[in-house]
Amino acid sequence: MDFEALKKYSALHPKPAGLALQYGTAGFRSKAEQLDHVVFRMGLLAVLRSKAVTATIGIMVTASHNPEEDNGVKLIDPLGEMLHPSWEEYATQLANAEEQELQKVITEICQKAAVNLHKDASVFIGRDTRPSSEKLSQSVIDGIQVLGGQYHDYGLVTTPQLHYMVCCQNTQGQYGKATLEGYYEKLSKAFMELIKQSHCSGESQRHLKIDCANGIGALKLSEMKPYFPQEVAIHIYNDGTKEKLNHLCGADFVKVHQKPPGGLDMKPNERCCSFDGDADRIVYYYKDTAGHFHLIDGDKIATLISIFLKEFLAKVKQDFKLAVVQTAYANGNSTRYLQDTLKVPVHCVKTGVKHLHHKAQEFDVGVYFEANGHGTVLFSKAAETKIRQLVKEEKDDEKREAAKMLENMIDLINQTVGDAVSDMLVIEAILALKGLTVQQWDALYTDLPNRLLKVQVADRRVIDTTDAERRALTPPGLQEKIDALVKKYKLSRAFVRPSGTEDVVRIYAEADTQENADALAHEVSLAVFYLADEI
Ligand SMILES: CC(=O)N[C@H]1[C@@H](OP(=O)(O)O)O[C@H](CO)[C@@H](O)[C@@H]1O
Ligand SMILES: [Mg+2]
Repeated sequence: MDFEALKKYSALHPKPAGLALQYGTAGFRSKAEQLDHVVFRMGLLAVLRSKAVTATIGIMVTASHNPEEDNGVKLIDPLGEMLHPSWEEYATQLANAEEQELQKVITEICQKAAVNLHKDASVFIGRDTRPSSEKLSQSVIDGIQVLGGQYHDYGLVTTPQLHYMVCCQNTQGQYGKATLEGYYEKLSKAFMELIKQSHCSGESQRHLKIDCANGIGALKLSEMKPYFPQEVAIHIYNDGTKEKLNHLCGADFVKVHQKPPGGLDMKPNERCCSFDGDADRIVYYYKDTAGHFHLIDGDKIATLISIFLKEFLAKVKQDFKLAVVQTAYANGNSTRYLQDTLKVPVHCVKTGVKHLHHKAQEFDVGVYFEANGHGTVLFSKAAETKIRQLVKEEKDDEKREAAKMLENMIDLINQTVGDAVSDMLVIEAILALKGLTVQQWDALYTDLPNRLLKVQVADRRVIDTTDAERRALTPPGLQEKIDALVKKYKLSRAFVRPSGTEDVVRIYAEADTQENADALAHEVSLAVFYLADEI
């Protein structure tokens, strides 16, 4: 390793003194001007990771749903998964190393992770539409080059597109072609195969209004449009030409505020959806004739997909194990509906896609969604192989047709990570195939009224949790207080946890009425405020 060159280049990307950041729920996130040294060093780390696993690694510059002034960076592992947790720690150490320690920290990582520096390294880079992203991705390239890695810069792509590219590359094309064209072709072909079999898509059923959060989703959807036949009537709003990224729009805004985004005029009963800033999340919604807003979040998306998969998995008669993975933020009524009505097992894990993804890998078919709309479906290798084999060899028509349906679903779903574009197509296909309107989908169950709040405390790390974040271990007395508050209301539940992406503590509450959910969330936030700051 050329430590002289490293020293020289690192000096061009200096770390602000005293700044310490952590590789959180979704990589590093901060104000863009604080991140130059971090992205340079993540370029270095991506090279080391690539050498360690002898595969292409991805690196995405984005801060997803955060304000436009923020930015962030996350690494993508060989099969398109999130970076392995053991390396998150290395990422934090490297990002926080003072200039003079850099060489030592890199050497330590190489020793601990048995990195063979003589191996080749290959890194795929992508970025979102933030004004700061282009310069930051140049700094990533500096980091990669100083350690002699090869790179391919995909430029503007959605986060899930980059995950897809990495997976394609490392499976030697088995997952698809590692180009944008390959992505569009794979998804549009599977989608068209699926909707061929739908009988009931009237003119009004085909229209979908999409709020793209003024982000990358708008660009990529426009690029994809020519791949669809004209009947697919997609209308793009908040395309980034007029307003700021994520400002009063996007999936996170709609979910948190439980109201429609700005910039999208919604007529009664029209099916609409919102992507987030890097297009890895999606939520649906509509306004009824009385003007009431109805949110269809990740839980209801998981439910719709599960209904569909359960039906077709039963038809192929293979005894595949289907399960749904949620987090504590899942609406209580979604969990009840899935378990009690649909009879699908549900598992609860910690917040963050990596935890959901990991759990979902345990099943033949694992559906995972965060309530905020980030999720996908994973098929085990064995299940996928069997389904493809049935399509080719099964003599029984009904079974073979069902297998074909599942095979197209497998190809339409981005199994590497939640993907707003792919999820949207999955949902549109299911609605068309089942002849469901957005209202019928919404009516599967009624969400319990809920409220998500955040409070700022001196140090959010004083809150430690257990039981998939549903109970607080510290500060002392907090859980007892929450238990007492929860008892005051019907059908109630509340929990708190430190955010992994913002300097806040998140509070979630649900109860029988909106007033009660609001009151409970407010009371719990006061308890957090007093008890956390007393330490
Ligand atoms: C309540 C909530 O929506 N939390 C989000 C948010 O994480 P926090 O750790 O809560 O800040 O951002 C994550 C990354 O996008 C996402 O995975 C997660 O679901
Ligand atoms: Mg996102």
